[in-house]
Amino acid sequence: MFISFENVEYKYNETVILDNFNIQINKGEKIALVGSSGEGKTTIIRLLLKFLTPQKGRILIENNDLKDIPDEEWYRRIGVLSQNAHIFNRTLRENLLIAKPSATDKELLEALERSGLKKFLEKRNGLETQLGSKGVAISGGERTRIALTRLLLKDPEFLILDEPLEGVDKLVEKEVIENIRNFIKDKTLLLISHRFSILSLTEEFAVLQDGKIVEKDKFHNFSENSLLKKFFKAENELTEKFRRGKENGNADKMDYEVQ
Ligand SMILES: Nc1ncnc2c1ncn2[C@@H]1O[C@H](COP(=O)(O)OP(=O)(O)OP(=O)(O)O)[C@@H](O)[C@H]1O
Repeated sequence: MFISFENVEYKYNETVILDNFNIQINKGEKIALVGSSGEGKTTIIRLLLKFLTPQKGRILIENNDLKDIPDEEWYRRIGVLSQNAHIFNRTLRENLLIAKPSATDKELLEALERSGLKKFLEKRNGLETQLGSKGVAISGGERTRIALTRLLLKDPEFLILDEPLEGVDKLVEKEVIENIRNFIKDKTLLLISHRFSILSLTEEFAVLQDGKIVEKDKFHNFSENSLLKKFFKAENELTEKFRRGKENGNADKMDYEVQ
């Protein structure tokens, strides 16, 4: 067992978010965590990052309590891709070297390409591109992909991908997914996403509801009445509604409805 949450409770003030929460992730396992907004997915990530500590229960990493693992060691082993990666007021090169100070330009460029940033490099000033508030404005999707480049360079054994395709456009989505697929082969992965395309990266799904994992299995074992399938159907219907809206020229209205 690589990671094990044992009867973890977490509450913000008096509001219980995780209640006797249990999940086990084996080494090399890739698992998607699915749940409605506000169910506590980000809270689980914050606990794994040691930003929060369980009020009850414990989190074990290979039988050691996470709270006893030195921060320096744990932050070397874990890598997180989220939408709010920090971009420093430095060049692109410097923004990447924090993930791997010894990386050569060739390695940086390769990792950037694998993250779908080839066009960005060509349009801008390559590795010399100045980022942050003093530099060029970057989009949300570019920020996510810079974070992905850092992750590829850092190469940690345990990965958390939190909506990794946020802002990544459809033109490069497939390529980015394939690169992530190659990258995660020998890693342990916790994935949080609403996009179906990326959920194909995992076999195992866990559904979070009311502070607990209520369903956990391989995708093909879920029944049509399962929460997971219902969740997928609801997402599908929204996507379909949105597509039809666009075809009928009601894109703006449908955009609004989808949100
Ligand atoms: N610092 C905080 N103080 C009080 N309540 C909080 C705090 N952070 C989160 N919450 C609440 O805890 C619940 C779980 O939040 P969390 O961010 O973990 O959900 P989530 O599943 O990640 O949601 P989403 O899918 O929308 O990102 C929510 O109801 C949220 O409002």
